[in-house]
Amino acid sequence: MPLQPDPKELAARARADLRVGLAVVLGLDGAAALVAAAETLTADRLAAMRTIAPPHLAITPRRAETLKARAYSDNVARVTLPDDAGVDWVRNIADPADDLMMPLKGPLATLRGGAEGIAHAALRLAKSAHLLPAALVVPVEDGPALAAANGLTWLDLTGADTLWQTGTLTEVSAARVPMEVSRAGRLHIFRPGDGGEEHYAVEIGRPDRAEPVLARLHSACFTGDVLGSLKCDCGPQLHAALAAMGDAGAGVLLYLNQEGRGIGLANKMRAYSLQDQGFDTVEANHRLGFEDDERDFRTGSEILKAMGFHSVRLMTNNPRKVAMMMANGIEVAERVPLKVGESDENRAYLATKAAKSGHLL
Ligand SMILES: Nc1nc2c(ncn2[C@@H]2O[C@H](COP(=O)(O)OP(=O)(O)OP(=O)(O)O)[C@@H](O)[C@H]2O)c(=O)[nH]1
Ligand SMILES: [Zn+2]
Repeated sequence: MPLQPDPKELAARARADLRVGLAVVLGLDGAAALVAAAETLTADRLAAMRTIAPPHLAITPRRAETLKARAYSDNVARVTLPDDAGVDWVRNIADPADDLMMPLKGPLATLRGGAEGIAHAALRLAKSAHLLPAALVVPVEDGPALAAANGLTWLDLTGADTLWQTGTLTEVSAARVPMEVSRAGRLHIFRPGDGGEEHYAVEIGRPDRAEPVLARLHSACFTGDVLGSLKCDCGPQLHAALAAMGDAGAGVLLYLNQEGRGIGLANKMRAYSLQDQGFDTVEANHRLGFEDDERDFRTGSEILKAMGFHSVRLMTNNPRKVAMMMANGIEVAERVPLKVGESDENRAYLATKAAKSGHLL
C-alpha cells in the first residue's frame, strides 16, 4: 500500500524519535525489543520500560573496552542494568566525560550469547542520529502490539539489509555563486532519500567530464571551516582547495556534511573535551564508543557520478579516500597532496592521524 512507510522511511522516523527521547520498537527475525537512546532517556521513560521487562544497555565494544566490560561480540556489548540503576548510571556508562573523575563504574555484568541483532541495530540507529552510541533495550513479546498501543514507531529489520546503505542522492537545486577564487562558481545541493543530511557540490568553471577533474572531498568542520579553529587543518585545506580550482579554472569540491568524521558536532565537542583531558583524537573517539572514522565516502562517489564525473585528481592526504573512490567506480588518476595550515596547535593532531589513521605526511 503506497501510503505506508517502507523500512528506510521508518528508520528516518525512528532516528527522530530517539533524538526527542521517545522509545521505538525494533523487530528482527521474530524477536522484538523496546529501544531508547541513553543520551535522551528520562527517569519516567526508564521507569516505564522497567515495568515491561528487565532492560540491558547496549554499548559498542569500543566503549566496553574502556569500561573493562566483556563484549563477547565484535558488534555490541550488552550490560545488565542493576535494579537500582537510574538515568545517571545509564548516562555515566554511555558518556565518558567523567571517566577519569569517577573511574570505578564496574564490575559490569554483560550478557553472553543469545540474539544480539536488535541491540546492534539500536547502536547503528543511535549513531546515525548523531547521539552517543548507547541504547537501553527491553525485550518484548509482541512488538507491533506494543508499538500500536503506545503510538510508537515499529520498525521490522528482518530482511532490510539495505537499510544502512547511503540512500539515493538527488540534486534538488543549483545556482551560480560568484566567489573570490572564481567568478564561475556554482553550488549544487544534493538530498539523500533516507532523510539524512544534505551535501553540497561546489563546481568551479565548466570541468570537462571526459577528463580527470581536480576534486576535493571535504568533510564539514564547523570549528575549522567557520571559526578558524587551530586544532585541525580543515579551514586552510578548504580554502587552498578552492583557490587551486580557481587557478586551474575548473574543479569540483564536495562539501559533505559528515561533521567530526561522521559523529556529529555534539559528539565532536565531547571528543574535544576528552582531548583536553589528555587523549588524542583517535583515543577520544574510541572512549566515546566510536571508530576513529565513521564516514561513508560512498556519498562522495555517488555525487560525482550524478554530476557526470568518472575520473578525479583527488586533493587529499588520506589513502582511505582514494581507495573508497576506486572501490565505488571513480577512477583516481592522481592523488594531489594538500598540506597546508600546520601550526603548533595542530601538529600533534596531524601526527596522530599519520601514525594511527594512515594519513600521508
Ligand atoms: N571526531 C573528530 N573529528 C575531527 C577532529 N578534528 C577534525 N575532525 C573532523 O575531521 C574531518 C576532517 O576531514 P577531512 O578534511 O576530510 O580530512 P582527512 O580525512 O584528514 O583527509 P584529507 O584532509 O583529505 O587528507 C572533519 O569532519 C572534521 O570535523 C577530532 O579531533 N575528532
Ligand atoms: Zn577540522
